[in-house]
Amino acid sequence: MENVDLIINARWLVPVTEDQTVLENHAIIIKDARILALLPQQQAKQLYSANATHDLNEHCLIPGLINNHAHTPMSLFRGLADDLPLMTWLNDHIWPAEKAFVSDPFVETGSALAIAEMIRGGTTYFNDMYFFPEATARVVDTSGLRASLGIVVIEFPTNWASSVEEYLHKGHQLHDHYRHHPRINTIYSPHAPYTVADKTLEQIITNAEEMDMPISMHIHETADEISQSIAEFGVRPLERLKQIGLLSPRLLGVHMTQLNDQEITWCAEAGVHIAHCPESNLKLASGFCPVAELQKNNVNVTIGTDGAASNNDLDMFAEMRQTALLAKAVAKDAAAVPAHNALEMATINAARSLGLDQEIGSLEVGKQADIVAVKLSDIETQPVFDVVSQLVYAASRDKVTDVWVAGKQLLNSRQLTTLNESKIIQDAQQWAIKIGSLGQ
Ligand SMILES: CSC[C@H]1O[C@@H](n2cnc3c(O)ncnc32)[C@H](O)[C@@H]1O
Ligand SMILES: [Zn+2]
Repeated sequence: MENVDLIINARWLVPVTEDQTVLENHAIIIKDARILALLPQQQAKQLYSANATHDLNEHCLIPGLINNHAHTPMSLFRGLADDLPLMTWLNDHIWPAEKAFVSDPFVETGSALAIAEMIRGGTTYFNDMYFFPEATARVVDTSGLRASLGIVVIEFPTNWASSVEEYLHKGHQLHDHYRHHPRINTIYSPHAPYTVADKTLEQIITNAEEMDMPISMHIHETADEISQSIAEFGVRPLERLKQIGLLSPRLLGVHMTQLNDQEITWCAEAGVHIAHCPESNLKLASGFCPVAELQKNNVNVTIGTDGAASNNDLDMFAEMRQTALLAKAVAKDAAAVPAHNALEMATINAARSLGLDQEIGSLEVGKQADIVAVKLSDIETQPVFDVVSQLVYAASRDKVTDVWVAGKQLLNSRQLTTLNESKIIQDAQQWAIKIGSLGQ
């Protein structure tokens, strides 16, 4: 009998593989942070002994969810400026608030608040774009979560950096510092076509190719962005980015609500990935990403929350449901984005977009043990005819009971194991007093 670190017995297990299998009464065996085996519980009992065993016989196990676009420290601005369109929200509220408050301690507290929220909602990886990423990195390190942290660039001075050179220099310092970290990656994150110049984008493309890194950018978020680009450059943003050479499998285009047929073809031909942010797009009335049309053209579409100031939560269960529902309305097709597809978008598709699909994004032998347990025996999720349908259309994040990353338990019966919940709430409330007092 082989001794392993952990055995989790579960009523259902959805590995998120191409065959769309759902396993019943199986065990997942974990050793040295990875999945060693998936097999029927009876067989597992005969073959393995474990240092710890969990019996989750009312639960479904899924791969950890990947939030593929976030600004985690903005959790401290949750509810600060609601019901506004993007550019009013940014110019008149968010950028002034960032100028007044964003600092290393702000980012540390905001990241902790966001990471605690994400763990409690079954997210095990997030792709972040924000200032002072070294403060976010410290929280990622102590929390046990995984993340891609942005090497952010925006063509105006902020509290974080005052020139393109300084943004890149600080981002590269972050990259060097964490290059061997098992759970922290970096990603070039130029803000948007309307805030980053051609020359800077060309430099980022060269760097990303040399360092074999992905690039994430807000693109075609609103109709105003398109008309502004036509007025300034004579072309729509995506055509400008195509001319610069940005369209490639390295690129993760965030939002992409304004896409014509020609642009969908360009994305497909270049292998561009997309981070769809349904709730942020709805709240800012930005537009609708043509998810079903993109998928028909074999474009890889993933899901993100955006920041908590434009959402106003970091709830990947809600985003999966919105993705499935909105896609049907936009495509006028009830068969668009069925439940398993929404779950793929929040897991394996996102892993693929970041070049991490050999490591995370599904529950398969050899992959990292990033696992989420969802309780399906409560009133709200009964009866269970189709477990994946239940996860996407009926369950919510508060049904997440346990979360493991690299085999380490970060949530145990809804209790955080690596973060101090009451301190995070206290710190966030202290920041709210400061932020609120400026607004009065
Ligand atoms: C360069 S750090 C990130 C920068 O982006 C701002 N931001 C947050 N949400 C959005 C969005 O939906 N579109 C564009 N920009 C956004 C954030 O406030 C930071 O300044
Ligand atoms: Zn964003």
